[in-house]
Amino acid sequence: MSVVLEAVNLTKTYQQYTALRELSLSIHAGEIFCLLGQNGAGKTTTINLFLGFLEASGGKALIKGVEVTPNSSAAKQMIAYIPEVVQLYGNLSGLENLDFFSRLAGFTYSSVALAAFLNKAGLQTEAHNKRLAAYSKGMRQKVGIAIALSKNADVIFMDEPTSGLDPKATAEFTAICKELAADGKTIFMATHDIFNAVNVGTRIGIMKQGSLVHTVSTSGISAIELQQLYLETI
Ligand SMILES: Nc1ncnc2c1ncn2[C@@H]1O[C@H](COP(=O)(O)OP(=O)(O)OP(=O)(O)O)[C@@H](O)[C@H]1O
Repeated sequence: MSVVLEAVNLTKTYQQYTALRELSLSIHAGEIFCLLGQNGAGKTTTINLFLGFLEASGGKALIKGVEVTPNSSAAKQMIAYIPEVVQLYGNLSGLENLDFFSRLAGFTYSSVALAAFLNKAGLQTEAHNKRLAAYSKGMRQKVGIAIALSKNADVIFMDEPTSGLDPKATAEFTAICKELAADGKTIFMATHDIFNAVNVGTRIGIMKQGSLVHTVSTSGISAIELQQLYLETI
């Protein structure tokens, strides 16, 4: 399988402080990589470097072999980002938000095609034309996923995607992520949710103080074992 995301000695420093220290990592198409670590471990910094929101102090981040820099539109076209709280227009419907944001990214779709993206992201048809202000966090997240799909992003970055989701919404989210990965999308998420990480992830990384200390496959580890490893690491 092809490498989609790569970090090579990726480093971010703020004056004397090292937020990310020489991260080297390769992630393949169809993987769901979950990054765990305490507050301040460097998870968001890693995502922000891949997104080109931050400039690396050393090393590089690559998307499908294209180096990410704050000005690299070629790399940015291949990725989408779903923040912890998806920022959408409350007075527009899910369908209208999707139409607006996909146009902003340069894509124009028919309403049938827009509805298909929302369905693929798991948003029930009866919600498509309701105002966003009435959506739950899980529903907003589904619009975020639909936007990522409409942009034809190969890689979807997510920050704390299950925080604040109830168990049913978390289960729906997990199922959607697995479907996207089966379609060849690559997902990279920062999370504190060890149990969901084992459930949804193909591989887990554990960070401590800016360093990636462990990467483990979820096929050989239970949630209890991962929790044990996490607690021993941090
Ligand atoms: N602009 C900045 N200037 C100085 N230090 C910063 C800056 N941005 C982040 N940091 C520091 O870098 C470290 C890593 O932060 P980061 O947000 O990546 O952690 P995190 O693992 O995502 O934490 P959380 O789980 O709380 O989201 C933290 O100690 C943070 O205070």
